[in-house]
Amino acid sequence: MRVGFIGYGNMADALACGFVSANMIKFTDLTMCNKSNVERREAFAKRGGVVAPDAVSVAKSSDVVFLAVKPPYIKSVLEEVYGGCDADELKPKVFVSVAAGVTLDVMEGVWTSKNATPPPMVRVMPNTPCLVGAAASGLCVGSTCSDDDRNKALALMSAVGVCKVIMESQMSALTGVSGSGPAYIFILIEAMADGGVRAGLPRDVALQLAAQTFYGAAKMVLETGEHPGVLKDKVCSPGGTTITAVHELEKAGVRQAMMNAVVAAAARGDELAKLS
Ligand SMILES: NC(=O)C1=CN([C@@H]2O[C@H](COP(=O)(O)OP(=O)(O)OC[C@H]3O[C@@H](n4cnc5c(N)ncnc54)[C@H](OP(=O)(O)O)[C@@H]3O)[C@@H](O)[C@H]2O)C=CC1
Ligand SMILES: O=C(O)[C@@H]1CCC=N1
Repeated sequence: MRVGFIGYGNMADALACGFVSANMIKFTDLTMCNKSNVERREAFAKRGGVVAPDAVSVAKSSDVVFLAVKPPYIKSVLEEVYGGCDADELKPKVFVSVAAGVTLDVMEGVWTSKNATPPPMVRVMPNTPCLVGAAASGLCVGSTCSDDDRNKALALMSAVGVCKVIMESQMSALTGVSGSGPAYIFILIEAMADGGVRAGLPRDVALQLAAQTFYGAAKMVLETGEHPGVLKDKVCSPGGTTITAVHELEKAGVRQAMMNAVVAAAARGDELAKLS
């Protein structure tokens, strides 16, 4: 299977390196194009990947074609593909957009507005931990996508983490939780490490312990199946250190802040959908 990337920035690189680390493909099976970043192209070619001149070349030479440009450019790169490839050539391929907010209807509209049948399309919302095999992704499929087509995308995304098949109407909510989510957690890890430094730990020790604490707590939620509230209660000794810290977090409105963050990201996803 050859995998292509139209647009090769942070997300595409995390996906490509994740697929290779998971042994789903070899780097030599990858093709990419970007707009102008020569350093990215050189690094990609150095690892054995094929650097293509444009979106049409990526589409022609790949079985699964990731669309990994910013949301406002999805439609224009698909217009390029429509203009440069005939329908029969595209039918056996699967186009996988990772763009926030751009609906399947908008992507398929590039073909349907010209009375043409769109190629199989999938919308995925991945997150950057796919780089280390720990993605939390969701996908939904377009009107011409067969089970085989969907399974190709699902196999790739499942190789680099967890991938849920969801309804397209849930895609913005998923973006608010897991697509954008790593950024919230990186901030919290950094803040927890800062607290450790303030309390007297060396920076490297504080950072490693903060990250490991997030990792361990997440692993416990996933592996014990216990409600996070129950697990939290088991850490809080009466009159102890933890409940004293939890009181500070509650005073600062940390739950409300996290819920608001997720809802704001989801709302922005819906706004982007209207703009595309
Ligand atoms: N970053 C993340 O954590 C996540 C991102 N996404 C989605 O992934 C997509 C990409 O985001 P991200 O990787 O962060 O963005 P980047 O800005 O890092 O990457 C965008 C890429 O698109 C390229 N590009 C722009 N215009 C064209 C064009 N006309 N033809 C070919 N390539 C083009 C850029 O080229 P050049 O570098 O040369 O300018 C760059 O390689 C977005 O749609 C975003 O919504 C989804 C989930 C998570
Ligand atoms: O910030 C963004 O818009 C993209 C989509 C999800 C994560 N990054």
